[in-house]
Amino acid sequence: MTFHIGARPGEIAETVLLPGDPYRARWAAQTFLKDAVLVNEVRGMLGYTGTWNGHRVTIHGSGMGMPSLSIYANELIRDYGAKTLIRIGSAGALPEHVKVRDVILAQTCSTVGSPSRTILKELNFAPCADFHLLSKAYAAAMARGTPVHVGGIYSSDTFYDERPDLSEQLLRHGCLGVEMEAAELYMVAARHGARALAVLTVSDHITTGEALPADQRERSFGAMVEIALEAAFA
Ligand SMILES: O=P(O)(O)O[C@H]1O[C@H](CO)[C@@H](O)[C@H]1O
Ligand SMILES: O=c1cc[nH]c(=O)[nH]1
Repeated sequence: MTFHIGARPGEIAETVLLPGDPYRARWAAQTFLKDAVLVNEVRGMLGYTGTWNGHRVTIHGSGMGMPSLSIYANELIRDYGAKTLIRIGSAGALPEHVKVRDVILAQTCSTVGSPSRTILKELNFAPCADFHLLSKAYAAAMARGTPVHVGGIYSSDTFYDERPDLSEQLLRHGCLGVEMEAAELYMVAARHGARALAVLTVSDHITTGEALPADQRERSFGAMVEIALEAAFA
């Protein structure tokens, strides 16, 4: 047990999928894993371990925002030995060619700040995805025929952003979408020698204003879960 995870030693798999929403963790575990068992519910942050195609997998909520994800990623890697961590999250799209329900594979993540900035100080470290996971996820998405985009995203500290100028600059620089956790996941994983990737489904469009309702954000993002699982074990 750790401060925030009640699982016993051995109950967390080496491969962990991390949705922000603990109910998405429950839905994904019940939908995609065999023999899924609840291994954590401290603070309502649900985590399940089961198998997918014979491989042990944990699906565990990360909460919203980089400080929350940082807690879970640190404990999963350092205390439970997680080696492959794949965020399965929702994101807002920026360019018009990226559509609602498309999948974004985050090759790099820009930030204004993150918990890891306190360690990196003046260094503008460039958080990037594990290349093997990224290339396998891309191949899995192409094989399924899922519309997929690979490139830079922005990991924000604010959902209710009041900086339209920032969105303009991100768009100008080819940024595909906005979410709130991937950069810190990449930095924590890099620090501890683990592999990380963020597979994101576009839940809303920052430029056009289109948006999916909450129940669909919780339960309808199956393609990204399967892409993440296929990438993890390819
Ligand atoms: O759907 P999840 O994985 O939580 O991801 C996105 O949704 C939340 C904001 O609504 C933030 O956590 C953001 O990163
Ligand atoms: O962080 C997020 C997630 C989904 N949509 C957004 O606009 N921002």
